[in-house]
Amino acid sequence: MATTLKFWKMNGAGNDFVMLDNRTQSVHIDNETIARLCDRHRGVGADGLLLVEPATDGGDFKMRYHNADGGEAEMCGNGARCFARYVNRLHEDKLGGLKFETLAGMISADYLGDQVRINMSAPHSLKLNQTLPVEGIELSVHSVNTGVPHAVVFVEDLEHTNVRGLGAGLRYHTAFAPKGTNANFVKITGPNSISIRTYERGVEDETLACGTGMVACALIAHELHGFTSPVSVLVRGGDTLQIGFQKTADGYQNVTLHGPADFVFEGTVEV
Ligand SMILES: N[C@@H](CCC[C@H](N)C(=O)O)C(=O)O
Repeated sequence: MATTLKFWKMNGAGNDFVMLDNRTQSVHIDNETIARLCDRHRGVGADGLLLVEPATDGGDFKMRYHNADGGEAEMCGNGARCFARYVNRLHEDKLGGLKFETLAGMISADYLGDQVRINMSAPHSLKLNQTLPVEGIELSVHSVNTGVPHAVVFVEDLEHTNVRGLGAGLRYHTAFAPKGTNANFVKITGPNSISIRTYERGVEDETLACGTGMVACALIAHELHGFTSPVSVLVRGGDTLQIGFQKTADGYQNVTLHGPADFVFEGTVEV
């Protein structure tokens, strides 16, 4: 028998999501159904789907994230900002802030008007200057896990970079097996500003923005080019977001991502 689900469609800088309230744990959907809901022709259409669930480990809530292909991922930066605004709407916009559990650790969020700033879990697995052959080109590739894995490549001509081809090449490169990676292409545009394009794992295409990717690029721009916090990041969808961080002897702390989180429409769908 079909179940009717109420959802909100949201986007964070053009990275778009189906939002479901599963606080009562009554929503049971498998990965195939999630992929169908995210399908742009046969479903609602989205880069991913987020579920609000009850906390089990000290947070106010738990965020679960699935990519458009249905697979679950540990974290989504743009999704986390949308999650924070969506949860606030479920509480009649009375929350001053919140902390929520993800598979990548605890995230906290502050509301700044219509925008949301999240404080992310500590990045790890930073690797600089790996030379990898991709599509017949020797690329200088950097990588870091900012909740999910990211490869970062600096380019001169971002507009004409083959994001799909090189992105897919990196995503499935043996260097990142078995889980694969997201892939970001970055152009330096000023002393603390970059423009980026991202190929997302689980969407298997370029998206208009990727929050954890922006953070990865900003941190690697700090490592290699001396960028200081905050770093401004212009994304494919045209928005500019701010990345904050502090680097101490113990590594990166207070890594923040500040940007839009917008409601688009609400609806119901049968699954
Ligand atoms: N769009 C996201 C990242 C979502 C997860 C990613 N596609 C993966 O599988 O690692 C973001 O805004 O961070």
